[in-house]
Amino acid sequence: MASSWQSSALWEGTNGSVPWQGHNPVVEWMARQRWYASKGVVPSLVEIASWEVTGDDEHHVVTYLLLDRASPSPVLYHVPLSYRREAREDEGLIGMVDGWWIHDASHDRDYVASVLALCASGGRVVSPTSEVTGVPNAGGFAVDAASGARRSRVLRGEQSNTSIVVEWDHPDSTPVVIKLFRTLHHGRNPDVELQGLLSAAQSRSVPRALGHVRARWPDSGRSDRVADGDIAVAQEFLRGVRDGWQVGLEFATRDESFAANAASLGSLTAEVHRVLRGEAHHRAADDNDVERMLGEMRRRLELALGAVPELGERREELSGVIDRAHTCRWPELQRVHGDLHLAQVLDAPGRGWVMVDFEGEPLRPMNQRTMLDCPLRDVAGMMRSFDYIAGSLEATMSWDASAWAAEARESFLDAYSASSGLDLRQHKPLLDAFEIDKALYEAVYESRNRPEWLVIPVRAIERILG
Ligand SMILES: Nc1ncnc2c1ncn2[C@@H]1O[C@H](COP(=O)(O)OP(=O)(O)O)[C@@H](O)[C@H]1O
Ligand SMILES: O=P(O)(O)O[C@H]1O[C@H](CO)[C@@H](O[C@H]2O[C@H](CO)[C@@H](O)[C@H](O)[C@H]2O)[C@H](O)[C@H]1O
Repeated sequence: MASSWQSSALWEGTNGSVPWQGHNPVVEWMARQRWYASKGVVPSLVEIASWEVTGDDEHHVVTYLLLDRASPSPVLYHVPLSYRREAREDEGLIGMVDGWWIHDASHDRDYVASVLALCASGGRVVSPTSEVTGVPNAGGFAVDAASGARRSRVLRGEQSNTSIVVEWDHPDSTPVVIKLFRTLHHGRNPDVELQGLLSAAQSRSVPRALGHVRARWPDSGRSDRVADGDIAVAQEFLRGVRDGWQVGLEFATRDESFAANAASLGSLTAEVHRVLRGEAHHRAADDNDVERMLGEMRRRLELALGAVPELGERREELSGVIDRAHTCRWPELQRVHGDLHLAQVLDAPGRGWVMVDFEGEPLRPMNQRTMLDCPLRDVAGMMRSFDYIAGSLEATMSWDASAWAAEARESFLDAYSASSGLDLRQHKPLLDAFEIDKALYEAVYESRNRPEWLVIPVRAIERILG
């Protein structure tokens, strides 16, 4: 929406505004972001909603919800921008339009303060196109959001979203990490929902939840023409953590056994599953559930065959692994992590392993990610991740860490079975199907995001098929 201080609309708007005709730096910047899903195309944006977060003569912060029509199925992006009269190189500078320097607002102190206040204390922001509500987490922890003494920084690294760490001057105050969901969907985001359930149950397996922000925006595809979804979440930031990928890689390159850590991760996964069974619905899998999940696996197989034609030669064998899962005994269905891998577990000093990022696989439709699921999906995710360490060492250093990975896998399976009471050895064919399914997902993911790593899941598929 073009407001009085901003004479040109940056994109096509619902109010018929004429978009900026010149070079649009925001579009180019978006196309380069890791969170931009349609790699290699120019975003074609329509503004669905916007609200002004803060503003004065020299500085405005506006959050935009932008629908990108450049991909086969449109994606709605969450894009907060700050406008300044002066450029600030260290504040996510994007470029200039119409006399205003535009920045990525995740680097903007006032923007971060407003999101933090919504998560910590609640509140509502209403605009002609949206309604935004802060929801503090009952039983979480408290921060003094009004205190101005804080620093914030955007986390670097490969992320599907954008995380901002807020630190306080007082050493006893709990630092916070705010995650801005970049791709928005109607309905609860499982990261908010599951992390909130675990945190409310006082589980030590996840960081404590502070709160979240949800929004309502126009959606012409829905019968009530309104969508309602989560746009940000905040939790305690654990200082000095190292993620399981970094730790595992170091152990593997030293050829040091990872068995004890893998056993702890098996117990952690069983514990998270146990709490989620207690806090959310669970039930026996019926024929419809099995058909639905196998149908999803077959669709993912087709997608992978399209993205990675070299897998075509193994089509029959891949289908066979999925078909065999039909006759297996399935464990009870429940809510699960959904994209469990070594970068989603953090080794926190004095606390041990904790699990983060319950959003599920970014390439999987959101309605599937919020359904009851099979706990073997998470087990298969970790199996693949130990194997990924070996695969990456093989690909980059021609180093054979297959025995290292095999020991870690066995150790994880034993500990999970012992802690959960679910004997995974009895479920081998079903676990094989989930592992193949995950490797096919990875092949699509790598072909889109890291083509140089495509070899890792492809070689793994060859190995699993024998
Ligand atoms: N509570 C936390 N404390 C410390 N670091 C965290 C915390 N949550 C996330 N991180 C770090 O941020 C990274 C990205 O977070 P994640 O939730 O996985 O984001 P995304 O959904 O964008 O992948 C994690 O791998 C971890 O290194
Ligand atoms: O962005 P997310 O963390 O939600 O997950 C996606 O990206 C992951 C890579 O960053 C990808 O994980 C794959 O690579 C990992 C090593 O970088 C490896 O540990 C995982 O086992 C492997 O699946 C994940 O699949 C994808 O959803």
